[in-house]
Amino acid sequence: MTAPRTLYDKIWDDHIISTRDDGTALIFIDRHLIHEVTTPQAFAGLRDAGRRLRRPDLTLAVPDHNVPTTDPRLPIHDPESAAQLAALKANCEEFGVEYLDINAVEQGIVHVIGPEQGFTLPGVTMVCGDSHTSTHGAFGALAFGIGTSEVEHVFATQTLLLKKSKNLAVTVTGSLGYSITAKDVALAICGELGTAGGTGFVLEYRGPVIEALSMEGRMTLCNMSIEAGARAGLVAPDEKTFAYVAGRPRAPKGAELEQALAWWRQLASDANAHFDREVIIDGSAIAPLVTWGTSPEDVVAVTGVVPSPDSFADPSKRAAAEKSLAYMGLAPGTRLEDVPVENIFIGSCTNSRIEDLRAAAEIVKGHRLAGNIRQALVVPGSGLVKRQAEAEGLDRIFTEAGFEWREPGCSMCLGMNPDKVPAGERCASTSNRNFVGRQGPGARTHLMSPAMAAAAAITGRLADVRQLA
Ligand SMILES: CC(C)[C@H](C(=O)O)[C@@H](O)C(=O)O
Ligand code: SF4
Repeated sequence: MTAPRTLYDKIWDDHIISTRDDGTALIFIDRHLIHEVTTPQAFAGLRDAGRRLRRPDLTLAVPDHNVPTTDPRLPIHDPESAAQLAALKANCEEFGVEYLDINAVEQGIVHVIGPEQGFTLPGVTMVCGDSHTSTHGAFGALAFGIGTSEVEHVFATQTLLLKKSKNLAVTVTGSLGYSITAKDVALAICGELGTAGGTGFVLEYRGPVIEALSMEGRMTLCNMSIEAGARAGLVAPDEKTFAYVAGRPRAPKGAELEQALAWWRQLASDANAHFDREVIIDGSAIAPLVTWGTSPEDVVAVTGVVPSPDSFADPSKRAAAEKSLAYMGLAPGTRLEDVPVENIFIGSCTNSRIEDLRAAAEIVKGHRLAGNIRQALVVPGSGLVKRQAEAEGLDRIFTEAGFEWREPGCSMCLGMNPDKVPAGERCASTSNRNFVGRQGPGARTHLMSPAMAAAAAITGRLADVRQLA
C-alpha cells in the first residue's frame, strides 16, 4: 500500500516526467495562461531560437493589465501599453495561440477567465507569468506564477524543472460570522502567517469554513496565497467544484467528463496524509478586516485602532511599521472607523466575480456615494461577469449611487493603465496588494472585502459593514 498523500503530493506525482539526483523534477504543465506583460520577451526568445510553441492547444491568451476600462476601449493612448497589447495579439497569431480579443465578451482578467472558460480544471498543473495564478488552486489545480524565462521554457517544452515544496495545512475551523467573507479569511491568514510564513510551502486550505465557501470565495482565498509567501494554495475539489466546472466551454464533456470526475473524486488529501506544518485559524473569531500599512499582513479589525510601531517586538517589524505609517499618513491609536477615504475600487482578480459584485451591490442599494468620494470604480473581472451583473440590474444599483461601471481589466489594482489613485489620497480597495505606489505614485491603499468597500463608499470612511447590512 502506498503511503497516504496530500492533494499536492498527488498532483505532483501525476505530472513527473523524470526526477534528478538533486531533488528537482521535470514536471508536465497542463495549462498555460498568458497576458501581455510577461510574454513579449518569451516569444522573442522562442523566435530567436527558431522554435515553435510546443503545445499551443494548452495555451490561452488574454490582455488585461494594460487595457483601458473605459468605453470605448480603443485607441490606447499610452504608447508602451499599446505596444504590449499589439505584441500579444501578433505573437498569438504567429505562434497559433488562442487569443481572447480586447473587444470579445470573454475578455477579462486572466485569473477570472481561466475558471470561467473551464480552462482551469481540478488536478491539473497550471502556470502563468503572474503571481496571482495561485487563484486557480481553488479548483484543486496546482497553479502558480512563473517568470518570463520560465514562460519561454513552457512555450518551448510544456514542462518546468521544479523542486517540490513542503505541505502546509491551513485549517479554518468554526463558521464565519455575519457579513464576514472569504476576503476577510484571506486577510486573516495573511495576518497570521505574515508575508514570509508560507515561503517554501504549498498551502492546502481545509476545514468547515473552507468547505462552506462558494467557488468564488475559494478563488478569493487562493488568490492571496502568494501574499502569505506561498507559491500556491489549494482547496480539495468537491461537488461544488464539479458543478462549477461542468458545462463550461473548455471543460470535458460527456464520457470524458465522467472519466475526469472519477479521477477528480480521488484527488483530496488522504486521511492521515502528512503535512509538514499546520496552522489552525478560528473562523468564528474573524472580524471584518482592513489593512493599515503597506503589506498585506498589516491587518486589523475595522473596529480596532492603528497599531503603534512599539507594539512590535521585532525591531525590523517596528521600523517597517514606522515607515508604513508615514507613507499611509496615519497616527498610532487612530480609530480605523475615523479614517476617511476618497477613492473606492471594487475589482481585481481577488474580488471582481459575480458574487463579489452582488455583495457590494447589496450594501450600496438605495444609497449614494458619500460627499467626499472623488472616484468610485466597479470593474467586473470579465465581459461575462459584466453581462451577468447587468442582467441582474447590479450596474444600475452602482451607477445610481454614483459609481462608474467599467469594462473588464486589472484597472486600479496596479498603475499599469489609466485607472489610478492620486498621490496622498486613500483608496478602499478589494484588490490584494497595498504596496507603496501600487495604485499610483503616493497612493494609499486599504485592502478589504467588496461589502466593506461598499460600506466605505457610502459612509466616506472605513466602516464596519455589520452596522449597515
Ligand atoms: C504584472 C504581473 C507580472 C504582476 C504579477 O506577477 O503579479 C501583476 O499581476 C501583479 O499583480 O503585481
Ligand atoms: S488584477 Fe491585479 S493582482 Fe490580479 S493579475 Fe491584475 S494586476 Fe495582478
